[in-house]
Amino acid sequence: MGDPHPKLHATQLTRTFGRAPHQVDALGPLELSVAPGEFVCLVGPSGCGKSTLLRIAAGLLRPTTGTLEIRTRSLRPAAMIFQDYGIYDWKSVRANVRFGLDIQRVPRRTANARADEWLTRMGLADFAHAYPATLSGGMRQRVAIARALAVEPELLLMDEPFAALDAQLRTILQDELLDLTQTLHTTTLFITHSLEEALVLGDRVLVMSARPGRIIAEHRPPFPRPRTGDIRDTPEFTALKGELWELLRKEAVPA
Ligand SMILES: Nc1ncnc2c1ncn2[C@@H]1O[C@H](COP(=O)(O)OP(=O)(O)OP(=O)(O)O)[C@@H](O)[C@H]1O
Repeated sequence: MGDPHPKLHATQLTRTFGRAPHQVDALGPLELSVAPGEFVCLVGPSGCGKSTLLRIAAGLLRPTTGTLEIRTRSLRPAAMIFQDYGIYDWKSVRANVRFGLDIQRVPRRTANARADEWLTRMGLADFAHAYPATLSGGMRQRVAIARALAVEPELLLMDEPFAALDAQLRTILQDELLDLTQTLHTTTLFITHSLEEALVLGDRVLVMSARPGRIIAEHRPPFPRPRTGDIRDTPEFTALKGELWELLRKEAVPA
């Protein structure tokens, strides 16, 4: 907070769905700033409006009141990664990774080269010509990450990207994402149900209240960067996880 030029800035943001008497107050009022290069994780009870916030940030949904501004300097402002991968089954792996570059009208040869670079980085070089249906869940999610990062977005929006994966794969992809974002300094807003994931990845962890979601706590995990997944084994990590869990539990099961 307090950055004079945040990459993302939301003020008095609210979103309701439907009309009275069936109106659902899904979100806010909510204030949020994400500084350039910052990795912010949002955790909160189910249905508190996390996806709604991310969809507003991605321009897929309008706020009911308030504003959410994204300040970018290029034509490739934001990329979004969902938990269900969002990749196209009828396109080859390479064409999926190239997708955003094609939209930006990057010349084919350059786009193929950049896609191949990302496939190599994500351990998928041998699968460039395969179709997503033949890949495992973890590989499909790597394709989605490669596709989002290939456009070098100024802002990466991730909605529970690893939720559908088993625990081991999830840990591996968390570590890969940690490595990538620390190298690229991509500004990231990341939604998760997993406190562990939030503490490993985040510069800041924001805890949301039950619906309508507001930010009720902010933690800065005290683990210096560059960090690795080994911080999971430290006593500080366990203590902070316990502290945040207490907060979340109160929200998930209101007194
Ligand atoms: N298009 C919609 N129409 C009506 N209600 C909606 C719509 N989208 C979301 N909601 C409601 O808004 C609330 C917030 O939903 P949202 O999906 O943002 O929560 P969430 O925190 O992402 O949930 P989860 O953690 O379970 O994925 C929920 O009560 C949901 O039912």
